[in-house]
Amino acid sequence: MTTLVGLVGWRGMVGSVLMDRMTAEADFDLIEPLFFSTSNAGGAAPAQAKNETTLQNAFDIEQLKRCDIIITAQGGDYTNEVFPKLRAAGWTGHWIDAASSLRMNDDAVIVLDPVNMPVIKQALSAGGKNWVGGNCTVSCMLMGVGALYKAGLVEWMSTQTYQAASGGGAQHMRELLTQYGTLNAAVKPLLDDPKSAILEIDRQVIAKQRSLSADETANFGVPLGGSLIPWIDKDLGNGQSKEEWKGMAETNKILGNGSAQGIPVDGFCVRVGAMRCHSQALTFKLKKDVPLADIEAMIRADNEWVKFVPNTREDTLRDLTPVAVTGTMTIPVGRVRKLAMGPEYVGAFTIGDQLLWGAAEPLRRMLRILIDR
Ligand SMILES: NC(=O)C1=CN([C@@H]2O[C@H](COP(=O)(O)OP(=O)(O)OC[C@H]3O[C@@H](n4cnc5c(N)ncnc54)[C@H](OP(=O)(O)O)[C@@H]3O)[C@@H](O)[C@H]2O)C=CC1
Ligand SMILES: N[C@@H](CC(=O)OP(=O)(O)O)C(=O)O
Repeated sequence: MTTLVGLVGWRGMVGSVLMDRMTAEADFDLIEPLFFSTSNAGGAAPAQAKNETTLQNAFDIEQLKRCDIIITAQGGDYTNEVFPKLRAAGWTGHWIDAASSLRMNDDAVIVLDPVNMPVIKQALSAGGKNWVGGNCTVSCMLMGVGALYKAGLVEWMSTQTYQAASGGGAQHMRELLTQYGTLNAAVKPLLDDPKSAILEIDRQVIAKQRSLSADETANFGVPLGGSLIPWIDKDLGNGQSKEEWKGMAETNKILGNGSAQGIPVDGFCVRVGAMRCHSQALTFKLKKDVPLADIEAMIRADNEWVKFVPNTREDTLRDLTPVAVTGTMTIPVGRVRKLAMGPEYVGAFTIGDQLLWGAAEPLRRMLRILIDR
Protein backbone atom coordinates (compact mmCIF):
# COMPACT_ATOMS: atom_id res chain seq x y z
CA MET A 1 0.00 0.00 0.00
CA THR A 2 1.32 3.48 -0.86
CA THR A 3 2.41 5.58 2.10
CA LEU A 4 0.02 8.46 2.79
CA VAL A 5 2.15 11.53 3.48
CA GLY A 6 0.55 14.71 4.82
CA LEU A 7 2.23 17.93 3.71
CA VAL A 8 1.70 21.05 5.83
CA GLY A 9 3.37 24.39 5.10
CA TRP A 10 4.18 23.37 1.52
CA ARG A 11 3.59 26.87 0.03
CA GLY A 12 5.77 28.78 2.51
CA MET A 13 9.41 29.56 1.78
CA VAL A 14 10.88 26.37 3.26
CA GLY A 15 7.87 24.39 2.02
CA SER A 16 8.31 25.61 -1.56
CA VAL A 17 11.97 24.61 -1.56
CA LEU A 18 10.93 21.24 -0.13
CA MET A 19 8.33 20.77 -2.88
CA ASP A 20 10.93 21.61 -5.55
CA ARG A 21 13.41 19.14 -4.13
CA MET A 22 10.78 16.39 -3.74
CA THR A 23 9.75 16.93 -7.33
CA ALA A 24 13.35 16.93 -8.57
CA GLU A 25 14.08 13.68 -6.72
CA ALA A 26 10.80 12.04 -7.85
CA ASP A 27 9.75 11.49 -4.23
CA PHE A 28 6.10 11.98 -5.18
CA ASP A 29 6.33 8.78 -7.29
CA LEU A 30 6.74 6.85 -4.05
CA ILE A 31 3.97 8.37 -1.94
CA GLU A 32 0.34 9.40 -1.92
CA PRO A 33 0.48 13.06 -0.87
CA LEU A 34 -2.28 14.69 1.18
CA PHE A 35 -1.96 18.47 1.18
CA PHE A 36 -3.09 20.60 4.13
CA SER A 37 -3.63 24.33 4.57
CA THR A 38 -4.19 26.62 7.54
CA SER A 39 -5.84 29.24 5.30
CA ASN A 40 -7.47 27.60 2.29
CA ALA A 41 -9.08 24.29 3.29
CA GLY A 42 -11.28 23.04 0.46
CA GLY A 43 -9.12 24.76 -2.16
CA ALA A 44 -7.22 22.96 -4.88
CA ALA A 45 -4.11 21.00 -3.92
CA PRO A 46 -0.96 21.68 -5.97
CA ALA A 47 -0.07 19.84 -9.18
CA GLN A 48 1.84 17.13 -7.30
CA ALA A 49 -1.45 15.82 -5.85
CA LYS A 50 -2.61 12.43 -7.13
CA ASN A 51 -5.93 11.07 -5.78
CA GLU A 52 -6.38 13.64 -2.98
CA THR A 53 -6.82 16.87 -4.93
CA THR A 54 -8.52 19.01 -2.27
CA LEU A 55 -6.65 20.91 0.45
CA GLN A 56 -7.49 19.61 3.93
CA ASN A 57 -7.79 21.74 7.03
CA ALA A 58 -4.38 21.60 8.75
CA PHE A 59 -6.10 21.75 12.16
CA ASP A 60 -8.40 18.79 11.45
CA ILE A 61 -7.02 16.04 13.69
CA GLU A 62 -9.12 13.34 12.03
CA GLN A 63 -7.69 14.14 8.59
CA LEU A 64 -4.16 14.38 9.98
CA LYS A 65 -4.60 11.02 11.71
CA ARG A 66 -5.07 9.34 8.33
CA CYS A 67 -1.43 10.02 7.43
CA ASP A 68 1.38 7.51 7.90
CA ILE A 69 3.85 10.38 7.84
CA ILE A 70 3.34 14.14 8.28
CA ILE A 71 5.97 16.56 7.08
CA THR A 72 5.51 20.16 8.18
CA ALA A 73 7.22 23.45 7.41
CA GLN A 74 4.31 25.46 8.76
CA GLY A 75 6.17 26.89 11.76
CA GLY A 76 6.53 26.47 15.51
CA ASP A 77 3.14 27.86 16.53
CA TYR A 78 1.42 25.28 14.36
CA THR A 79 3.55 22.46 15.80
CA ASN A 80 2.87 23.61 19.37
CA GLU A 81 -0.84 23.65 18.74
CA VAL A 82 -1.38 20.53 16.65
CA PHE A 83 1.32 17.99 17.52
CA PRO A 84 0.27 17.36 21.16
CA LYS A 85 -3.38 17.03 20.15
CA LEU A 86 -2.51 14.59 17.40
CA ARG A 87 -0.42 12.38 19.68
CA ALA A 88 -3.09 12.63 22.42
CA ALA A 89 -5.62 11.42 19.85
CA GLY A 90 -3.56 8.25 19.48
CA TRP A 91 -1.75 8.99 16.21
CA THR A 92 1.42 6.89 15.97
CA GLY A 93 2.72 8.05 12.59
CA HIS A 94 6.04 9.74 11.85
CA TRP A 95 6.21 13.52 12.34
CA ILE A 96 8.91 15.36 10.34
CA ASP A 97 9.22 19.04 11.23
CA ALA A 98 11.20 22.13 10.13
CA ALA A 99 10.33 24.14 13.25
CA SER A 100 12.49 24.25 16.36
CA SER A 101 9.66 23.58 18.87
CA LEU A 102 10.30 19.86 19.44
CA ARG A 103 14.02 19.84 18.65
CA MET A 104 15.42 19.36 22.13
CA ASN A 105 12.75 16.91 23.30
CA ASP A 106 14.26 13.60 24.38
CA ASP A 107 12.00 11.68 22.00
CA ALA A 108 12.97 13.81 18.99
CA VAL A 109 16.00 13.34 16.76
CA ILE A 110 17.59 16.27 14.93
CA VAL A 111 17.95 14.83 11.45
CA LEU A 112 20.99 15.44 9.26
CA ASP A 113 21.68 11.99 7.88
CA PRO A 114 25.01 12.65 6.09
CA VAL A 115 26.28 13.56 9.57
CA ASN A 116 24.22 11.48 12.00
CA MET A 117 22.81 8.45 10.20
CA PRO A 118 23.88 6.19 13.12
CA VAL A 119 21.84 8.36 15.55
CA ILE A 120 18.82 8.20 13.22
CA LYS A 121 19.11 4.43 12.77
CA GLN A 122 19.41 3.86 16.49
CA ALA A 123 16.29 5.96 17.13
CA LEU A 124 14.42 4.17 14.35
CA SER A 125 15.18 0.77 15.81
CA ALA A 126 14.07 2.06 19.23
CA GLY A 127 10.71 3.07 17.72
CA GLY A 128 11.41 6.79 17.26
CA LYS A 129 8.66 8.75 15.49
CA ASN A 130 9.64 12.43 15.84
CA TRP A 131 12.20 13.86 13.41
CA VAL A 132 13.14 17.53 13.44
CA GLY A 133 15.37 19.55 11.12
CA GLY A 134 18.23 21.36 12.84
CA ASN A 135 18.93 25.05 13.10
CA CYS A 136 20.11 26.25 9.70
CA THR A 137 23.56 27.49 10.75
CA VAL A 138 24.24 24.31 12.71
CA SER A 139 23.17 21.98 9.90
CA CYS A 140 25.14 23.89 7.25
CA MET A 141 28.22 24.03 9.49
CA LEU A 142 28.15 20.27 10.14
CA MET A 143 27.65 19.49 6.46
CA GLY A 144 30.87 21.44 5.83
CA VAL A 145 33.19 20.49 8.68
CA GLY A 146 31.42 17.51 10.27
CA ALA A 147 34.46 15.41 9.32
CA LEU A 148 36.53 17.03 12.06
CA TYR A 149 33.88 16.21 14.65
CA LYS A 150 33.47 12.65 13.40
CA ALA A 151 37.23 12.16 13.68
CA GLY A 152 37.06 13.25 17.33
CA LEU A 153 39.49 16.09 16.67
CA VAL A 154 37.54 19.08 17.98
CA GLU A 155 38.33 20.31 21.50
CA TRP A 156 36.14 23.38 20.98
CA MET A 157 34.83 25.56 18.19
CA SER A 158 33.90 29.22 18.02
CA THR A 159 31.63 30.43 15.25
CA GLN A 160 30.90 33.94 14.04
CA THR A 161 27.91 33.87 11.72
CA TYR A 162 26.79 36.13 8.90
CA GLN A 163 23.14 35.15 8.48
CA ALA A 164 21.01 36.24 5.55
CA ALA A 165 17.66 38.00 5.72
CA SER A 166 15.90 34.87 4.45
CA GLY A 167 16.49 33.19 7.81
CA GLY A 168 13.77 35.42 9.17
CA GLY A 169 11.28 34.52 6.44
CA ALA A 170 9.82 36.01 3.28
CA GLN A 171 8.81 39.35 4.81
CA HIS A 172 12.35 39.93 6.07
CA MET A 173 13.76 39.48 2.56
CA ARG A 174 11.26 41.99 1.20
CA GLU A 175 12.10 44.46 3.95
CA LEU A 176 15.82 44.28 3.22
CA LEU A 177 15.30 44.96 -0.48
CA THR A 178 12.88 47.79 0.25
CA GLN A 179 15.48 49.41 2.50
CA TYR A 180 18.19 49.12 -0.14
CA GLY A 181 15.80 50.73 -2.63
CA THR A 182 14.96 53.58 -0.26
CA LEU A 183 18.63 54.28 0.44
CA ASN A 184 19.53 54.21 -3.22
CA ALA A 185 16.67 56.54 -4.12
CA ALA A 186 17.71 59.00 -1.40
CA VAL A 187 21.10 59.63 -3.03
CA LYS A 188 20.43 58.76 -6.67
CA PRO A 189 21.12 62.26 -8.06
CA LEU A 190 24.42 62.40 -6.18
CA LEU A 191 25.35 58.85 -7.24
CA ASP A 192 24.65 59.71 -10.85
CA ASP A 193 27.10 62.60 -10.63
CA PRO A 194 30.64 61.14 -10.62
CA LYS A 195 31.98 64.42 -9.22
CA SER A 196 29.74 64.45 -6.13
CA ALA A 197 31.41 64.07 -2.72
CA ILE A 198 31.25 60.56 -1.24
CA LEU A 199 31.02 61.94 2.30
CA GLU A 200 27.92 63.88 1.34
CA ILE A 201 26.40 60.65 -0.02
CA ASP A 202 27.38 58.91 3.21
CA ARG A 203 25.81 61.71 5.29
CA GLN A 204 22.53 61.46 3.41
CA VAL A 205 22.48 57.65 3.60
CA ILE A 206 22.97 57.57 7.36
CA ALA A 207 20.32 60.28 7.78
CA LYS A 208 17.89 58.17 5.75
CA GLN A 209 18.76 54.97 7.64
CA ARG A 210 18.12 56.73 10.95
CA SER A 211 14.78 58.06 9.77
CA LEU A 212 13.33 54.95 8.09
CA SER A 213 9.65 54.60 8.84
CA ALA A 214 8.32 51.99 11.25
CA ASP A 215 6.81 50.21 8.24
CA GLU A 216 10.24 49.92 6.65
CA THR A 217 11.76 48.29 9.76
CA ALA A 218 8.71 46.33 10.93
CA ASN A 219 10.40 42.91 10.70
CA PHE A 220 14.00 43.52 11.77
CA GLY A 221 13.18 46.40 14.13
CA VAL A 222 16.14 48.46 12.91
CA PRO A 223 17.67 49.04 9.47
CA LEU A 224 19.56 46.06 8.03
CA GLY A 225 20.30 47.47 4.53
CA GLY A 226 23.78 49.00 4.79
CA SER A 227 24.07 47.81 8.41
CA LEU A 228 24.08 44.61 10.48
CA ILE A 229 22.34 43.27 13.59
CA PRO A 230 24.41 41.28 16.07
CA TRP A 231 21.46 39.53 17.71
CA ILE A 232 19.28 36.72 16.30
CA ASP A 233 16.31 35.09 18.04
CA LYS A 234 15.35 35.50 21.72
CA ASP A 235 17.39 37.04 24.55
CA LEU A 236 18.15 34.20 26.99
CA GLY A 237 18.94 36.72 29.73
CA ASN A 238 22.48 35.43 30.31
CA GLY A 239 24.11 37.50 27.58
CA GLN A 240 23.57 34.84 24.95
CA SER A 241 21.06 34.91 22.11
CA LYS A 242 18.98 31.78 21.52
CA GLU A 243 20.57 31.39 18.09
CA GLU A 244 24.00 31.30 19.79
CA TRP A 245 22.77 28.79 22.37
CA LYS A 246 21.60 26.45 19.60
CA GLY A 247 25.17 26.18 18.30
CA MET A 248 26.38 24.00 21.17
CA ALA A 249 23.10 22.37 22.14
CA GLU A 250 22.18 21.23 18.65
CA THR A 251 25.67 20.35 17.44
CA ASN A 252 26.09 17.96 20.33
CA LYS A 253 22.59 16.55 20.01
CA ILE A 254 23.04 15.92 16.28
CA LEU A 255 26.32 14.14 16.97
CA GLY A 256 24.67 12.07 19.68
CA ASN A 257 26.81 13.61 22.43
CA GLY A 258 23.88 14.69 24.60
CA SER A 259 22.87 18.31 25.01
CA ALA A 260 23.97 19.15 28.56
CA GLN A 261 27.66 18.50 28.10
CA GLY A 262 29.70 17.84 25.04
CA ILE A 263 32.01 19.83 22.84
CA PRO A 264 31.95 23.57 23.63
CA VAL A 265 30.62 25.57 20.68
CA ASP A 266 30.01 29.29 21.10
CA GLY A 267 30.32 32.60 19.33
CA PHE A 268 28.23 35.39 17.91
CA CYS A 269 25.31 35.18 15.49
CA VAL A 270 24.91 38.21 13.28
CA ARG A 271 22.25 39.16 10.72
CA VAL A 272 23.77 40.76 7.63
CA GLY A 273 22.28 42.26 4.50
CA ALA A 274 22.65 39.11 2.38
CA MET A 275 19.47 37.81 0.75
CA ARG A 276 19.91 34.06 1.22
CA CYS A 277 22.63 31.70 2.56
CA HIS A 278 24.19 31.67 6.00
CA SER A 279 27.96 32.13 6.18
CA GLN A 280 30.19 31.47 9.16
CA ALA A 281 33.79 31.99 10.19
CA LEU A 282 34.93 29.09 12.36
CA THR A 283 37.80 28.86 14.82
CA PHE A 284 38.75 25.35 15.94
CA LYS A 285 40.93 24.32 18.80
CA LEU A 286 41.91 20.81 17.78
CA LYS A 287 43.01 18.17 20.26
CA LYS A 288 46.33 17.87 18.46
CA ASP A 289 48.38 19.42 15.70
CA VAL A 290 46.97 17.98 12.46
CA PRO A 291 48.66 18.87 9.14
CA LEU A 292 46.54 21.10 6.90
CA ALA A 293 46.73 18.54 4.09
CA ASP A 294 45.11 15.94 6.36
CA ILE A 295 42.37 18.39 7.39
CA GLU A 296 41.69 19.17 3.74
CA ALA A 297 41.54 15.45 2.85
CA MET A 298 39.08 14.75 5.69
CA ILE A 299 36.79 17.61 4.71
CA ARG A 300 36.89 16.67 1.01
CA ALA A 301 36.07 13.01 1.71
CA ASP A 302 33.21 13.59 4.14
CA ASN A 303 30.21 13.83 1.84
CA GLU A 304 29.35 14.46 -1.79
CA TRP A 305 28.11 18.04 -1.27
CA VAL A 306 31.09 19.56 0.50
CA LYS A 307 33.45 21.50 -1.73
CA PHE A 308 36.90 22.36 -0.49
CA VAL A 309 37.88 25.83 -1.69
CA PRO A 310 41.64 26.41 -1.87
CA ASN A 311 42.72 29.28 0.36
CA THR A 312 43.50 31.77 -2.38
CA ARG A 313 41.90 35.12 -3.12
CA GLU A 314 40.79 34.00 -6.56
CA ASP A 315 39.12 30.77 -5.39
CA THR A 316 37.51 32.50 -2.43
CA LEU A 317 35.96 35.28 -4.51
CA ARG A 318 34.67 32.79 -7.06
CA ASP A 319 33.32 30.01 -4.82
CA LEU A 320 32.92 31.28 -1.26
CA THR A 321 30.15 33.88 -1.31
CA PRO A 322 26.39 33.69 -0.72
CA VAL A 323 25.86 34.73 -4.35
CA ALA A 324 27.86 31.71 -5.55
CA VAL A 325 26.08 29.26 -3.24
CA THR A 326 22.42 30.38 -3.29
CA GLY A 327 20.10 27.77 -4.75
CA THR A 328 22.77 25.06 -4.81
CA MET A 329 23.30 22.00 -2.63
CA THR A 330 27.02 22.71 -2.46
CA ILE A 331 28.60 23.46 0.91
CA PRO A 332 31.90 25.21 0.25
CA VAL A 333 34.55 25.22 2.97
CA GLY A 334 37.48 27.55 2.43
CA ARG A 335 39.94 29.92 4.10
CA VAL A 336 41.29 26.86 5.93
CA ARG A 337 44.54 27.78 7.61
CA LYS A 338 46.47 27.48 10.84
CA LEU A 339 45.94 30.51 13.07
CA ALA A 340 48.57 32.54 14.89
CA MET A 341 47.54 31.18 18.31
CA GLY A 342 49.30 27.86 17.74
CA PRO A 343 49.38 24.70 15.61
CA GLU A 344 46.15 23.28 17.09
CA TYR A 345 44.19 26.40 16.10
CA VAL A 346 42.56 26.18 12.69
CA GLY A 347 40.35 28.72 10.93
CA ALA A 348 37.77 28.02 8.23
CA PHE A 349 34.91 29.77 6.46
CA THR A 350 31.83 27.97 5.23
CA ILE A 351 28.53 28.83 3.57
CA GLY A 352 25.29 26.93 3.06
CA ASP A 353 21.94 27.67 1.51
CA GLN A 354 19.88 27.64 4.67
CA LEU A 355 16.67 26.86 2.82
CA LEU A 356 18.22 23.70 1.32
CA TRP A 357 20.66 21.97 3.71
CA GLY A 358 19.59 24.37 6.46
CA ALA A 359 15.90 23.46 6.28
CA ALA A 360 14.20 21.48 3.50
CA GLU A 361 16.76 18.86 2.47
CA PRO A 362 17.26 17.05 5.80
CA LEU A 363 13.45 16.71 6.06
CA ARG A 364 13.14 15.37 2.53
CA ARG A 365 15.92 12.87 3.13
CA MET A 366 14.28 11.72 6.38
CA LEU A 367 11.10 11.09 4.45
CA ARG A 368 13.08 8.93 2.02
CA ILE A 369 14.75 7.05 4.86
CA LEU A 370 11.30 6.15 6.21
CA ILE A 371 9.86 5.22 2.82
CA ASP A 372 12.88 3.26 1.62
CA ARG A 373 13.06 1.09 4.77
N1 LIG B 1 13.38 30.57 6.76
C1 LIG B 1 14.38 29.77 7.08
O1 LIG B 1 15.53 29.95 6.68
C2 LIG B 1 14.17 28.58 7.95
C3 LIG B 1 12.92 28.31 8.49
N2 LIG B 1 12.77 27.22 9.30
C4 LIG B 1 11.45 26.97 9.88
O2 LIG B 1 10.52 26.59 8.88
C5 LIG B 1 9.22 27.03 9.24
C6 LIG B 1 8.58 27.78 8.11
O3 LIG B 1 9.35 28.92 7.76
P1 LIG B 1 9.12 29.73 6.40
O4 LIG B 1 8.99 28.79 5.26
O5 LIG B 1 10.16 30.78 6.36
O6 LIG B 1 7.65 30.36 6.68
P2 LIG B 1 6.65 31.09 5.68
O7 LIG B 1 6.12 32.26 6.43
O8 LIG B 1 7.26 31.35 4.34
O9 LIG B 1 5.46 30.01 5.46
C7 LIG B 1 4.67 29.53 6.52
C8 LIG B 1 3.20 29.50 6.14
O10 LIG B 1 2.68 30.81 5.99
C9 LIG B 1 1.46 30.75 5.23
N3 LIG B 1 1.42 31.88 4.29
C10 LIG B 1 0.73 33.02 4.49
N4 LIG B 1 0.89 33.88 3.48
C11 LIG B 1 1.68 33.27 2.58
C12 LIG B 1 2.21 33.65 1.30
N5 LIG B 1 1.95 34.85 0.76
N6 LIG B 1 2.99 32.80 0.65
C13 LIG B 1 3.28 31.60 1.18
N7 LIG B 1 2.81 31.18 2.38
C14 LIG B 1 2.02 32.00 3.08
C15 LIG B 1 1.44 29.40 4.55
O11 LIG B 1 0.48 28.56 5.22
P3 LIG B 1 -0.91 28.18 4.55
O12 LIG B 1 -0.64 27.64 3.19
O13 LIG B 1 -1.47 27.16 5.49
O14 LIG B 1 -1.68 29.46 4.51
C16 LIG B 1 2.85 28.86 4.82
O15 LIG B 1 2.88 27.46 4.92
C17 LIG B 1 9.42 27.85 10.54
O16 LIG B 1 9.20 27.01 11.66
C18 LIG B 1 10.86 28.22 10.52
O17 LIG B 1 11.38 28.42 11.79
C19 LIG B 1 13.78 26.36 9.56
C20 LIG B 1 15.01 26.57 9.05
C21 LIG B 1 15.33 27.70 8.21
N1 LIG C 1 16.93 31.42 13.21
C1 LIG C 1 17.28 31.24 11.83
C2 LIG C 1 16.17 30.62 11.01
C3 LIG C 1 15.43 29.54 11.73
O1 LIG C 1 14.29 29.29 11.38
O2 LIG C 1 16.07 28.91 12.73
P1 LIG C 1 15.39 27.79 13.66
O3 LIG C 1 14.93 26.70 12.71
O4 LIG C 1 16.46 27.33 14.59
O5 LIG C 1 14.25 28.46 14.38
C4 LIG C 1 17.61 32.60 11.25
O6 LIG C 1 16.96 33.54 11.65
O7 LIG C 1 18.47 32.72 10.41
